[in-house]
Amino acid sequence: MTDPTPLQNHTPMMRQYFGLKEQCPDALLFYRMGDFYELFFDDAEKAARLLGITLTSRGQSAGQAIPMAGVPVQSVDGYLAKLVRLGERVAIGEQIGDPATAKGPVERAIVRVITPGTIIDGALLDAGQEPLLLALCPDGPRCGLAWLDAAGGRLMVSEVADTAIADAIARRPVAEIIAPEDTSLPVGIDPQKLQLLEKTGFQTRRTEAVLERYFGERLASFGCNDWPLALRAAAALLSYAETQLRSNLTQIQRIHPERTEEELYLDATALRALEVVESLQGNGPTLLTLLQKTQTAMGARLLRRWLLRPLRQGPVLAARQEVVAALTQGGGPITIQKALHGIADAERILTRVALNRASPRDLAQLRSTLQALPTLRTAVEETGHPALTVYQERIALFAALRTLLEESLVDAPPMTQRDGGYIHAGYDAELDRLQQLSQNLQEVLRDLEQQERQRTGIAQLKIQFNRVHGFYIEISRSYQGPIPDDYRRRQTTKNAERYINDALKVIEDQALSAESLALSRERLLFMRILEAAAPEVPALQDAMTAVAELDGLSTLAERAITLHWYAPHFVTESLLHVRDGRHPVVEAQIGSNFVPNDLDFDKEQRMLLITGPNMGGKSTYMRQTALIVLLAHIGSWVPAREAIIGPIDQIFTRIGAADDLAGGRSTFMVEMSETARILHLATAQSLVILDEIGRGTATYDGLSIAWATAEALVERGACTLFATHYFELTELDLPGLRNAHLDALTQGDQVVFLHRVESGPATQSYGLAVAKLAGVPDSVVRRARQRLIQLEDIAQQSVSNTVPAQLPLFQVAPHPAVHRLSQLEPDQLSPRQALDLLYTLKELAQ
Ligand SMILES: Nc1ncnc2c1ncn2[C@@H]1O[C@H](COP(=O)(O)OP(=O)(O)OP(=O)(O)O)[C@@H](O)[C@H]1O
Repeated sequence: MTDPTPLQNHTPMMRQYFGLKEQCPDALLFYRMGDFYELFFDDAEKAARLLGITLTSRGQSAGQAIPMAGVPVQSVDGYLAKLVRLGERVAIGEQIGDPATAKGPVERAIVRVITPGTIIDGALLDAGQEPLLLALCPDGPRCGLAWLDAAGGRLMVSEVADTAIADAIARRPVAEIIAPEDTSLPVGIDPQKLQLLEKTGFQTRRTEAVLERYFGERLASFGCNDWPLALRAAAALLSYAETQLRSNLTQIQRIHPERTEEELYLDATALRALEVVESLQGNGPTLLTLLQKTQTAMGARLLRRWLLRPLRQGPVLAARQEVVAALTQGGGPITIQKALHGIADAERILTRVALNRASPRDLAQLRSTLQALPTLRTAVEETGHPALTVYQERIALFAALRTLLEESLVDAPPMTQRDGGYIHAGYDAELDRLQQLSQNLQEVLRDLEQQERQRTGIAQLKIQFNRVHGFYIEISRSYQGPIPDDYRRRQTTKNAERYINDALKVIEDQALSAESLALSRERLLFMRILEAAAPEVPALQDAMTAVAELDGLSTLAERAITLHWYAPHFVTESLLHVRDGRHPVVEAQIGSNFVPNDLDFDKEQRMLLITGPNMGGKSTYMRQTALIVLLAHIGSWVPAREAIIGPIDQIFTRIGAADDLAGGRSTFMVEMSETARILHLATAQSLVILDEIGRGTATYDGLSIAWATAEALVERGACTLFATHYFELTELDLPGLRNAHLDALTQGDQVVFLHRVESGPATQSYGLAVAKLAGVPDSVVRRARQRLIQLEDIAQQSVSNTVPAQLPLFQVAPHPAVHRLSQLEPDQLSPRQALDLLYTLKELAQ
């Protein structure tokens, strides 16, 4: 705040406001006033700036005008969504008292605080995203981590070395982080996301009580008792989320431990470089967009989670593979995918049911989900495949709840409970009676109008009502006669006088109270439906997990069929064989022009040193290998006619150059830190992709670093794909290293890329041809060619003048004029072409 004036000088309402504001000093307080949420003082100024709403002022309190900005209650969701996206926290201060009976301001309370990591409202969440709340519990060299997907009802934990915290944070879409007060975040993590909390919330005594309350005896069965720090983080996370949501998190039923030894680990750098879920260009295609043919939002998010956390060989992966294989047979995925239509984002709806925050529309969507389940179960049954039997069992039908929802709710209920109209006629006799009363009103009014006309003899008399002025008897000014004694004036308009009498007042009271009684009756019935649904939530959550899996797996089967992918084979020997491998995303862009390539790593052969022209396809080839391996490890089929894959523990990449100016690291520094990380962490079971390392510094430095890195990795035995423009490296003679190159042809001045991986090193560099292709002006390319020849001469001389060179740095292609001569076919040339060529040769020789 904002306002140093002593509290007693303020109006009672402002005093109430300050009381609420004190409870949430770092959130924007939305203070409910009738049909608006108002913000005051600094909050008003900030909201006006962030939301583009008008900043006004409200009367005076303590002799000062109060800055104020407001948003209508009806459209609050859009504003909240925007603020939360900007990383703001918003406290909702609702009227909880009855304005009719309140002395002074109506009682208000903060009913919840919406923070970026604790959103559960459908309107504020993007269906495809999962904003997570992360808690860190560091202790010496270890750190416990817990992630909460509040809307999806999932809690995951892990425990890592303190050096791995940054990576653990960066691998997931974390919206908000909490940690004990003296924690400092690793470099590169946005400090705006961090909330530092009192240490006591992370201490064992406090955290044990929370875990006991949530899970009791079941805690031991989750398999994370050996991770005390992770459990402390989980408990701190639950307490924090409870405070924000002002509710127990009944949607959280268990803790999922995430062990790195079970997953094929891709660090944040690899996920980014391989464009798994995000494109380097912002909204370009990714592996996820290629796979995104799921039918439900739950399936879409699950597929994304699978991609972010692929699994090593093991029973879970084998089970997924078996289902995908089963679904690729017969009508397979199409029947399942059709049956998934009509299934809503029930996972999130169930969270709102558990927290008593579901809307009438939420329940209608739950109803259509339950209605779709029998068809889905039949579709699964009809596949007749034993691998799918388990899904028949997991998809329970919840017949009683379905009937309740069918009987109680109208077909298309409104978004909110505010104006009623969501309970089905015939479901509750009392509600029907009350609704009848207010609906019959027109008839009752017509009868009364008739009676009054007869009784008073005033033919122009009309009885009407509107929301503002209530019920009235209107007599036009054209009537000049006497007004009955029992008529009391209510309002004067231009053309008429409006009255009320006792008979009409009775009807008005009955109508208004019938309407409000009907509204409360509807609310009560709705609450009872929610109460009936709540105990089913855990079982419904399990069923929805099964539905999401079926969606994910049938999508993988559909993709396998449509994109002509094949089942990979896992083996226990240390090898990686790929026949006719393709890059799925590049292929989706260029179609059948894509040239498939093979790859062979085995016990003896562990490194492939790849040379070839720029644009030749080196990066594509290396990335496709990583993507094939990744796809295989989520249970998918792969874009390769054959893929035989031994155990792989991690995929590392060092691709391209990107500055990290915000983190204070230059391109070369980023490149070297990534290389250092690989050299520290890669094992004999890792797949390593190195694209041109050492290029960001002086030639000799870079070359030596690349050289030493290659040697170290060969020694380590990691399967390494190493692309380089340093031809000198092709002379490395190490056991396990093989040279390969991407093929290209020159036709005249033009270079044609064949995109085929061939054995042996490249024999030629095409840099100038590619520069020309890219539109570098001819004059500059010509000049570059002259310069190149001079440099090559100098290098050649220095080579012959010195000791036999270990690094024949510039001893490469023949002189361009000689090269050109060696290629020409004199018999094929017309006299005109021969003359042109002579001029070209002369130019090259200069
Ligand atoms: N196997 C292939 N079949 C067809 N087109 C391909 C193939 N591989 C690559 N390409 C095309 O060539 C373009 C360049 O490929 P890529 O980036 O892999 O080349 P590069 O050799 O790594 O180049 P640089 O050395 O400049 O980084 C791709 O964008 C793609 O359009």
